[in-house]
Amino acid sequence: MAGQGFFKDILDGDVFKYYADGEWKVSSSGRSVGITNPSTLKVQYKVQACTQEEVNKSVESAHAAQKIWAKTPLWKRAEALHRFAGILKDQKNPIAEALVKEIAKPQKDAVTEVVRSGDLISYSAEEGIRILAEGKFLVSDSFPGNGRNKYCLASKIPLGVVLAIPPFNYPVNLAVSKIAPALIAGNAVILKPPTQGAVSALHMVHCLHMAGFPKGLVSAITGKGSEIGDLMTMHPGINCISFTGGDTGIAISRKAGMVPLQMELGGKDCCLVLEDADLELAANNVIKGGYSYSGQRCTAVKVICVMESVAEELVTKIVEKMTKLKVGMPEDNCDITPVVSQSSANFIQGLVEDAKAKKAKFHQEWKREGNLIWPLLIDNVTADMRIAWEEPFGPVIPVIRIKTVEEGIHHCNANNFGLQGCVFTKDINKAILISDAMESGTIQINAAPARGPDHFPFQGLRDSGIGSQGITNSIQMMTKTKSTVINLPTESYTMG
Ligand SMILES: NC(=O)C1=CN([C@@H]2O[C@H](COP(=O)(O)OP(=O)(O)OC[C@H]3O[C@@H](n4cnc5c(N)ncnc54)[C@H](OP(=O)(O)O)[C@@H]3O)[C@@H](O)[C@H]2O)C=CC1
Ligand SMILES: O=C(O)[C@H](O)COP(=O)(O)O
Repeated sequence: MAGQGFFKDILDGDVFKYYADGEWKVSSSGRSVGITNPSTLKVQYKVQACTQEEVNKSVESAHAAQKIWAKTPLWKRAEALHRFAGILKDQKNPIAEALVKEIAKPQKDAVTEVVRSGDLISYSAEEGIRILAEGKFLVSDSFPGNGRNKYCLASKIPLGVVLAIPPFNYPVNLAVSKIAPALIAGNAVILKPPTQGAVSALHMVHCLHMAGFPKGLVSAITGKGSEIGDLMTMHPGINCISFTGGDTGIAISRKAGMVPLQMELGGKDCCLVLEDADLELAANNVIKGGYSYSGQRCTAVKVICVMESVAEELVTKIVEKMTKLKVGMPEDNCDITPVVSQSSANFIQGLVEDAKAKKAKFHQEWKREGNLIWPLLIDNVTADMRIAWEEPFGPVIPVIRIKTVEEGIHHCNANNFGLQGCVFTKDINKAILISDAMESGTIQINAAPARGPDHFPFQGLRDSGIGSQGITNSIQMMTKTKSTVINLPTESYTMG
């Protein structure tokens, strides 16, 4: 049960506490935020609605703790992260239960998210030791007009306080994908968990607490993003914002001050299927890459552009495999579970109704019970339909039949997103040329889009993001460069 046993300190009555100054606390607001279970549509958990004062205090404490942490040897920072990773993996089951209840993530996927997060933390620790141990040594005479009388020592130093804002669909993994790189780089972290996903995130933070980090180094401030989000993203004490989510990120980018931004936003990941594709492979990847977690992944297949000569065969294979998808509750490890909220389900329904009104071909009947939406493959989609362009974040995939590869590339590049895409073909040369032409952060060849494994660079172009995630790139972007120049009295050349 959430908030029991190992986690008993994080619950106050029926409201989960927030975490600051190394302690679990009750907000002075006296208010809480309910978290609705997407499966039951009933309030499952409550978290504190923190105040502006509590935000300010946590930022202040973070700066104080960061000064101590920045003077902690790299190997000690890594040791603390390894402890954190071990505790997290030991506690995978109760954390997975919270994921099941608050975001309807299938049980098996929930456990996988926690274990994957532990691995991400450990990898960050080791990668940080390697890349942060190296600086740069420059001599002046490499620039015209200079003799060798200046040595420059350049090193990577922490930014200060990193604001980490993950989305609902990976509230543990996309939190630690920000927290672990930030910490190994010597920063402090303020975590603003997604409201739906907050309890899973707070359980993860308790594992961090038990690993023994300096008090105040990490805080977890709960409350609706719409209420306290701007307070945090525009706070003068924040030195970096790492955000994953939807269009909210674009708004934040416009409001944030002079701070480095790491933005991972939405996607309309295009699956391009060529005439020589292995159609069985393509169909299997559409099923796994398009419908897992009910399509609520930024990297899900969001539109299929298939050459019309093979379209019928591909669609037949996909439709047949869709009949094997289990639809139901996350506790039963179903493949298709309720989407995260009624508003999300309504949005998806709107896209489907628009496609229907514009004469798209449906291979299944539309069916919805509460937030549970049965998977759909919507065929003969045309550019006038919303679903050709918008991100459903649900178990519905449009199929556009194309006459030329260029049509598919054009469709991929014509929307504002540029997260990921994939191409199925046996011709690797053609695949490389198509990958080069598709204006997305990552193109998968003969597999569905995916962020993992978590050490791969992961970036969105255009409205899909700013900067790059993936462990190494996250560590790099959560540091800045400091130069120390030694001025010698005369030129000096080290002799052999
Ligand atoms: N590129 C990627 O890796 C990913 C992209 N996404 C995209 O995110 C969307 C779905 O995720 P979802 O969580 O709903 O995204 P949202 O953008 O609604 O929320 C993301 C996070 O931002 C917080 N937030 C909301 N308003 C503000 C604000 N004004 N200031 C600061 N923070 C705020 C939310 O808190 P609260 O919950 O309290 O509102 C949540 O923690 C989809 O578009 C999906 O494509 C999702 C996952 C990964
Ligand atoms: O936010 C998301 O949807 C994740 O970045 C997807 O991660 P995955 O592709 O590894 O499931």
